[in-house]
Amino acid sequence: MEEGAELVVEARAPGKVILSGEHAVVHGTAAVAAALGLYSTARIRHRPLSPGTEEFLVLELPQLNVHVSWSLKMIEEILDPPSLQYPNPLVVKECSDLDMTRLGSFVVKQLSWGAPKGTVAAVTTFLFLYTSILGLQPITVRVTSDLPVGAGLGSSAAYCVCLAAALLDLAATFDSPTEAITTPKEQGSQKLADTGNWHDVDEKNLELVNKWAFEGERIIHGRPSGIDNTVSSYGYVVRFKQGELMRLHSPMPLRMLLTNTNVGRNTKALVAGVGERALRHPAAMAAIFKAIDGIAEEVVSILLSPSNPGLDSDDEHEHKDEARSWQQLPDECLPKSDIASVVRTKEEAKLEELVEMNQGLLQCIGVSHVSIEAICQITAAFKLQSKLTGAGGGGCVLTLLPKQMSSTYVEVVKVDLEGQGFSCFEAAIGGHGVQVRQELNPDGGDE
Ligand SMILES: Nc1ncnc2c1ncn2[C@@H]1O[C@H](COP(=O)(O)OP(=O)(O)O)[C@@H](O)[C@H]1O
Ligand SMILES: C[C@@](O)(CCOP(=O)(O)O)CC(=O)O
Ligand SMILES: [Mg+2]
Repeated sequence: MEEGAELVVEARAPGKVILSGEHAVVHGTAAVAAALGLYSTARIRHRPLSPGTEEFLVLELPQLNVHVSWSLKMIEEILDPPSLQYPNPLVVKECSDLDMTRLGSFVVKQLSWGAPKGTVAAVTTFLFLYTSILGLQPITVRVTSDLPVGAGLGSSAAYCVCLAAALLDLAATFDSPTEAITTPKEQGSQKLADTGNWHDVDEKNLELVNKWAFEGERIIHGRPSGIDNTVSSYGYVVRFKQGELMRLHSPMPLRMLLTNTNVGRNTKALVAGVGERALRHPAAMAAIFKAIDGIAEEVVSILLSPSNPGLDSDDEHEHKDEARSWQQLPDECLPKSDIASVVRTKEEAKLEELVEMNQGLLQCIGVSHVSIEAICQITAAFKLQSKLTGAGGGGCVLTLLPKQMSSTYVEVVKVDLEGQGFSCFEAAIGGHGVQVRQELNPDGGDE
């Protein structure tokens, strides 16, 4: 790379929804999750400097109000020199307790007094991935996200996956033993368009990205199952059990409404709380985990059922009638029962029942919240089933929407939920996983 030129590497990784099996999956049972069409993006800029110029590492995390800049000399002095001198992107290592303490106390001193634990964890995770994958290189890193942070949609995993992928792609450019994970070099000079030039990551490198991201999740979560980083890396819909991934090529279109309780919570504390309850009541909790496992496995078989998707022709007529009658009614006359009677396929009805059961069991293990229960009650009045997704304790709730439910009806449900102060959104479900792109600016960047 010529002096003065700037290389920009970007990676984006999706958030996720867990359809079934959160928390229990940490204890070895099956869970089903799908990628969400909302992304976290890591953008790394690297510009070689003339010899003798002081080099810096800059980290910007605008969602956490973090903007820090360190001279590389300072990082080299404070952190463990041997591991910094020999970063190896191909050998995934754990962040040892010693490294965690060393990095953590460095970060606490660097951030403003009283920085939240989540902010300390995010910066510590970054420094671990940076030093282990890339070593001391002068770069500017900025991570942005469409995802709400700490709301159960896997922002922590998306953060780790996009960082790991961008660092690995850059490491490959620095003549390391890795191959560039996606981006053909000759395409490096193309201008990054907001929507274009993204490359999928090949299978071998996906595994590497996923393993590094898992080590990052361990710093943020304490005891992650690995489902979030796996679905963020691989995308689509997955069944996950004891570290094993099964991709589900489901013919069933998944449609759901997501509602944010806007109640903040922290996955690490919730996972630890479930672990403690399991220690206090081992037999009862094991039975609940087993029941959740059964639910997740049934969800898998419904999603894979060949009789999916669709309605027979009578059902379609019924749907058209429903839409027509709604056109004729003024808003205030739309009875809840009209929405409740929207037709479902057999599979949809089964999934709804499983969602209801899963939510009941999540309440039993202590991760529901009054705001979550309120959402479940509001949607139940429309005969729609909801459950928390992710760690619970607040965060987001998913509501299954029958395929035949008109968007006008969905708006009616949203009005009730938003009237109680919740925020609703629909997002694409089951899209691609992590992607990478590069750009070379021969005259340097202008940022
Ligand atoms: N865009 C981001 N920038 C910086 N840190 C992030 C970002 N997204 C997630 N994180 C990290 O993940 C933590 C939230 O993770 P978690 O409690 O697991 O909730 P969730 O994964 O459901 O959003 C944050 O406190 C922070 O450490
Ligand atoms: C509760 C859990 O099952 C999912 C946590 O998801 P999130 O961080 O709340 O998005 C934990 C895990 O599987 O690692
Ligand atoms: Mg998380």
